[in-house]
Amino acid sequence: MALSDNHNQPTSLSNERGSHSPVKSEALTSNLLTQRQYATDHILQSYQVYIPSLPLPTSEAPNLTRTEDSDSSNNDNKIWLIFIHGGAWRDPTITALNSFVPTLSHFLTSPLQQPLSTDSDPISITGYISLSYRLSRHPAHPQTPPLPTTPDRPSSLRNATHPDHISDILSALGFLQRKHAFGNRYILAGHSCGGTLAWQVAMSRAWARTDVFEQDVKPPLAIVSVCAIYDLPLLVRRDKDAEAYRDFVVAAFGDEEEVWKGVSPARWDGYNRSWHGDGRRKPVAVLAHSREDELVEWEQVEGMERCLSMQQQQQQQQQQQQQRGKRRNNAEHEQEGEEKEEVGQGGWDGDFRVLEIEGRHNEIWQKGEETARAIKVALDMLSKS
Ligand SMILES: N[C@@H](CC(=O)c1ccccc1NC=O)C(=O)O
Repeated sequence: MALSDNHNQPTSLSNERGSHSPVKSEALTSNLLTQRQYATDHILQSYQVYIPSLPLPTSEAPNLTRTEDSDSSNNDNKIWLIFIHGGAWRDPTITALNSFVPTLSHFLTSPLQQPLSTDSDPISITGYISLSYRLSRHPAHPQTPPLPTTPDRPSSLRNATHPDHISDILSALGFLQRKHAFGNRYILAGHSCGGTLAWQVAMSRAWARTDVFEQDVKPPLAIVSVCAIYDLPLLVRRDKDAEAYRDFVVAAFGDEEEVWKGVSPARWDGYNRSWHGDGRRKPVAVLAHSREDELVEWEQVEGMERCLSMQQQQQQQQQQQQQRGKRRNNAEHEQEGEEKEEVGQGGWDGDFRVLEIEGRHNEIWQKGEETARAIKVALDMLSKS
C-alpha cells in the first residue's frame, strides 16, 4: 500500500467538501498565518502563527516587530492553541500550514469562537500556532543532495531520527514560552504522529540529546490527540501492511523494539510525575479517534484509554488512603505534618475523554471540522475544571 497517496493535495479536496467549508475562507485563513523560525539549524524548525489581537504585518514592513513579545496578558483564561501535524514523522507533503488551515478556518468561521459560557471572563484562545519539525527520510520523496549548510543557509535535508522530532517540538515550546510567556496556558493538539508528539511532551522524559533548557518546558493544560499513534509495537504488529508501517517506524526510531516501547505514550506509567495540575486546574485530555480511520485503528486509542484509566484509579485509591490516614490521624490527635508523607506516590490527577469523531485518517485534517470539535471539547472541559 502507498501510505503517501490521496492526501497530498488538500486544496483539490475542496470540491468534495460541500458548502459548509468554503475554500475562500481557507485561502483567507492561510493569509492570516505568518511563518517564523524557532531555531536556525534547519528550515523545518519553523512555525506558523496567528495572534488575532495583533495587526497583520504589512508588505512594506513584513518583519516589523509588533507588540507580540509583550502581548501575552497574564490572564488565566487566555490560552494558546498549538498544533502539531502528522505524516508518520516523514511525509513532506503534510505541512504546518496545509494541515492546520482547515481547523483554524473552522475556529474563525464557526460558533466555536464564541464565548463558551456565560462567565464574564470565559476561556478564549488568544494565539494560534502550528509547528514544523525536522522529518525523517521517505523513500517516495527522494532528495537531491542539498547545498552545504552555512550560517545563513540552514539545512533542508530530511534525515531526522529520534529524538530529533520531539527535540524540535520541545525547542519550539521553550522558545514560544519565553517569547509569549504563556507558561502552561496552552492546548497542545496533534494529528496522528503529531498526537504522539503532543503526548511525548506530557511524558516529560529526558529524551536523549535534548538540550537542558528544553527540559524546562511546561507541559500544556490540555492535550487533544486526533487519530494518534499511542503504541508503536502494537502498530507494527498489525496484519495488514505491516512492512509499510515498520518502514516509517524504523526511519524515525531505528529498529529496536525497546526504543519503540519507551517512546509510546500508552506505555508510560509516570503521568503522575510528568503531567499534573498547577494547583488551579487539572490536566485535561481529549483522545479523538474515528472508527473509520483506516491507517491508525481504534485499538490504538483503547490502549491509551487503559493506560490513563489505570493511572487515574491509582490516584483515587491514593486519595482514599489519604482520607483514611487523615481520619486516623485526627482520631489519634497526630501532628499535621505526618499525613503529608503519604502524598506523592499516587496516580494521575487528570481528566480525559475518548471522543468518537468521523472520517478517514487524512480526511480529518483535510476538513478540520472534527479536529476543531475535539479542541472545543477540551475548552469545555477546561472551563469546568
Ligand atoms: N503519509 C504518510 C503515512 C502516514 O501519514 C501514516 C500512515 C499510517 C499510519 C499513520 C500515518 N501517519 C501518522 O502520522 C507517509 O507517506 O508515510
